[in-house]
Formats: sequence, C-alpha cells, structure tokens
Amino acid sequence: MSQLVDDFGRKYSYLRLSVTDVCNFKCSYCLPDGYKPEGKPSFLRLDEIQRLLRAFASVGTQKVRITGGEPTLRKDFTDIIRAANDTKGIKTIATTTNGYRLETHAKEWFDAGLRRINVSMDSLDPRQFQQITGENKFHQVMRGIDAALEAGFKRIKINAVLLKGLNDNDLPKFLSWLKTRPIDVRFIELMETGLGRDYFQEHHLSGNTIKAKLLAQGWFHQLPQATDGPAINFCHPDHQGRIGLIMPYSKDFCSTCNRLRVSATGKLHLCLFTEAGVVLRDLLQDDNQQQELIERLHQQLHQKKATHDLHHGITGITKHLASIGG
Ligand SMILES: Nc1nc2c(ncn2[C@@H]2O[C@H](COP(=O)(O)OP(=O)(O)OP(=O)(O)O)[C@@H](O)[C@H]2O)c(=O)[nH]1
Ligand SMILES: C[S@@+](CC[C@H](N)C(=O)[O-])C[C@H]1O[C@@H](n2cnc3c(N)ncnc32)[C@H](O)[C@@H]1O
Ligand code: SF4
Ligand code: SF4
Repeated sequence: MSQLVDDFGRKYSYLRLSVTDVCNFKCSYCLPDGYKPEGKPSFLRLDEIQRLLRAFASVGTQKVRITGGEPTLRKDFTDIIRAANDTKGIKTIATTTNGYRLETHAKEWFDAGLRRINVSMDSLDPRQFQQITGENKFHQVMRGIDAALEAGFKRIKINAVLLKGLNDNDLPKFLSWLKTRPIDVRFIELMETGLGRDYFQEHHLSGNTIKAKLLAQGWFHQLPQATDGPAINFCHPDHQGRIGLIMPYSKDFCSTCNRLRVSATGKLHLCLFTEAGVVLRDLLQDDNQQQELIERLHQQLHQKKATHDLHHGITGITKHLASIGG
C-alpha cells in the first residue's frame, strides 16, 4: 500500500492519536478551569483504535504517540499500548503524559511495549509547578520519572512550556538536573489557542532567548537525525542530558512536518491548527472498511496546507491543545 504523501512532497510516518479529552490537571496555558465535558463524551473504543492503527500502518505509519487530554486516565491505556504493539508495521510506541500515574504504572506500560515517554514538567520548583498546573503533584511526577528510568525507558523527554514571568528563569535548575540524567528537556514556545489570546500575549517568549544562553555556556547545536521531532537539540560535553527547543513560530518550522493527528472522537486533523476535522469513525466499524478508510486518508492529504497560520493569530478549531493532544 502506498505511503501517505501531501502535495508538498512531505511523507507522513507519525500518528499522534488522542484517546481522551479528559484531564485531571488545570495547566494555566491549556485548561485553566479544568476539563469541562461538552455533552456526553464518546471516545474511540479499543476495537476502533485497532482498525485505525492497522489502516495507518498500512500506509507507512511507523510511530504512534498516544496522547490526550491525559491519556493515562483511560482504564484501558495498557490495552491500547498492546494494540499498537501488535499492529504490524508500527515500530515505536510513545506517549505524552502529565506523569501522575508513572510511578505506579511505568513498568506495566514498558512491558506492554511502550518505549518513549514525554512528561510535562513546567517547573522544577514545587510551588511554581502547582501554580502552573493547578496540582500539588510535583514530587509524585518526579518519582514517576525515576520509576520510568528504572523500568527500562532509556531516555525520557521532559516538556516545559516556556512562560514569560513564570518559568523563564528556570534554565540553570534544569541544566543542573540533567547533568547526570539521560533526560532531554524541551522548552516549547507557548502557542496561541482559541481560548488563550490574552494569556498568549502576556506569557509568550521566543525560544531564541534560551538558545542565546545555551550557546554562551558552551552548549552546541546537534545535527538533526531523521527520526527527530520538531525540536532543535543542544548538547554539552559535561551533561548527560540534552536541551531541545520547539519553536513553532520560527521560519520553516512546518517544512519537515511528518505527523498527522486523530482526535479522541476519531477525526483526522491534518494540522495541529486545522480548520476542521475529518470524520473517520464511520469507517472504523468493521474490518471490511479498511480499503475505504485508506482511500479517505489519501484523498484528505491533498487538503494539507504548507504551514499553520499562527503568525496571523489564526488558531483554527483548536480551542486548547488538550482537545487534540498537542
Ligand atoms: N506546532 C506544532 N507543535 C508541535 C508539533 N508536534 C509537537 N508539537 C509541540 O511540541 C509539544 C511536545 O510534543 P510531544 O507530544 O512531546 O511530541 P514530539 O515533540 O513530537 O516528540 P517526539 O516524538 O519525541 O519528537 C506538543 O505538545 C506541541 O506543543 C507540530 O507538529 N506542530
Ligand atoms: C496537550 S498535552 C497532552 C498530554 C498530557 N496531558 C501532557 O500534558 O503531557 C501535550 C503537550 O502540549 C503542551 N501544550 C499544551 N498547551 C500548549 C500551548 N498552548 N502551547 C504550547 N504547548 C502546549 C503541554 O505542555 C504538553 O507537553
Ligand atoms: S497540558 Fe496536559 S496535563 Fe496540562 S491541562 Fe493540558 S492536557 Fe492536562
Ligand atoms: S503546525 Fe501543522 S503543518 Fe506545522 S508542523 Fe505542526 S502539524 Fe505540521
């Protein structure tokens, strides 16, 4: 079956699958008032997820990231990992989590086939962590990161959204933390979403400020590897860990886009900031629908635009990133 390619020649081998919109945190840049259900949610069932993964794998998807909301809130989270692991063609199974269940479940997930974990940790100061996430769970998440390293995860990525006036002075703490740990800390530039224009204007900070500090302290830019995500990575001979910068407002950020998203209710999002989701769920009900599903995917790829429109403040239907998993 042929690989998914868009009209700009970009190939899609990475699926970000959201499995729930629900979240138990209240991150100030994402769900400041907590998760509010819109009607009765009906998220993809395990059998629908299996069919979806099979179809994506047959058109070249090799990596699946399970995200949310908070994906680990799903009771069948381990079964979802297993389903991905059992799908022929899927080579890497990853998740992005706020980490609150890592301490108790890291080993179980590793044994089910999960190999990459990205944990959100916006501050290394417990009080500021609580101020940003609305939860007093700093120590629990930290223990979870240690548990994941012990369980066999080789390198863990930490996501910190760069927030002017909140965590913009935390770089030294992060640097000393990863001196002796195989951890990649990635600073993500705050992205504007439908719910957050005022917040964006108050807190957005360019990743270039971090870049200048790193270069001045002997960190150097590591050449990107084929499997790298959108981060620009920096390393230092005295540090085991690395620093990454995700700068979606930088020039050419989208030129290497290799990812598609499916929402928790089974809609294909061609871009994180798409104007509309494409229903796939009607074609996830029976194994006999696989060919039709694959054709829909190929057709839709022609609609994918060259880049997002964030520079013009156009955020599409993405009210907050919990609705599609970042
Ligand atoms: N604008 C934009 N931001 C992205 C994209 N992919 C990831 N990000 C941002 O980076 C954040 C962290 O992403 P992760 O879920 O950790 O995944 P990743 O950076 O793709 O990680 P790897 O697969 O490990 O490279 C996301 O929540 C987004 O905020 C993308 O395609 N476009
Ligand atoms: C939406 S969350 C979903 C997974 C999980 N709940 C977590 O927090 O890791 C995925 C990532 O999106 C990031 N994120 C959320 N809103 C963002 C925004 N407005 N700008 C940049 N990153 C954002 C979070 O920091 C997190 O690392
Ligand atoms: S960033 Fe993740 S943990 Fe924080 S509110 Fe959004 S979905 Fe929840
Ligand atoms: S913003 Fe859209 S086009 Fe750009 S890298 Fe992200 S998903 Fe791809």
